[in-house]
Amino acid sequence: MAFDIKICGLKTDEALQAALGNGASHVGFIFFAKSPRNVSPEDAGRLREAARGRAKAVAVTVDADDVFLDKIVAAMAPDMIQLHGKESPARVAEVKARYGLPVMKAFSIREAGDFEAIIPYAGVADRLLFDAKPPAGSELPGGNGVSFDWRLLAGLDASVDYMLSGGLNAGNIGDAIQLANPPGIDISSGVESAPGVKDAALIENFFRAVRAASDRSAA
Ligand SMILES: O=C(O)c1ccccc1NCC(=O)[C@H](O)[C@H](O)COP(=O)(O)O
Repeated sequence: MAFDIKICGLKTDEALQAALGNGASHVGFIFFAKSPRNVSPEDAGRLREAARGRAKAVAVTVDADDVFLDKIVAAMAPDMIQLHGKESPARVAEVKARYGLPVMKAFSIREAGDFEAIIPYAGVADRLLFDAKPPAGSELPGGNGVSFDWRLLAGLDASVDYMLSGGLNAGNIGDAIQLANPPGIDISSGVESAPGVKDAALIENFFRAVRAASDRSAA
């Protein structure tokens, strides 16, 4: 595949194997107590061992302090840290320097003006992740299964390295690829049978749809 694929919110060996077996480039582990995908650093450490050398293990955190990040990094040695809260550019730089790891900073998108928020992170974050703004009342900054208008990505400088996320699934990934041709895609609830419950068949279907869309865009 010409782009990266991150399966996020993994909690079980079965789901991890489905992601790896289908060719995920990144596997994400959520450290956020309110999420149905929350895992302990110890469980993530055990799971990430199976991914070593096959996919990058991403630790997903929300405004985590150094004490919690120290614990996560010690327990699972992630390949990348995803900051999915309101972390400032200075905090992103601090996290990068403290752990010597690449950082992916998430941004909530609803309208074109939301992309202005990325400007101060240029040269600081290693990669960006564009997710939809959470619906009113949601306690989760991500993993809400809602999309933003992918046509907004057309206005983005081609040099911006990002992952597209938010409400992707086997039914809409073809349109997303056709409209945005993103350098990476990220999915969580679209491959779940219930909140936090990954489904191996849905993961496989998703990869099948991605491959079909890639073949169409290459033709
Ligand atoms: O997925 C969560 O529960 C979550 C909780 C707190 C912060 C981030 C979270 N997810 C981050 C991701 O990278 C998700 O894959 C992304 O938001 C897309 O989710 P979905 O719309 O369900 O595909």
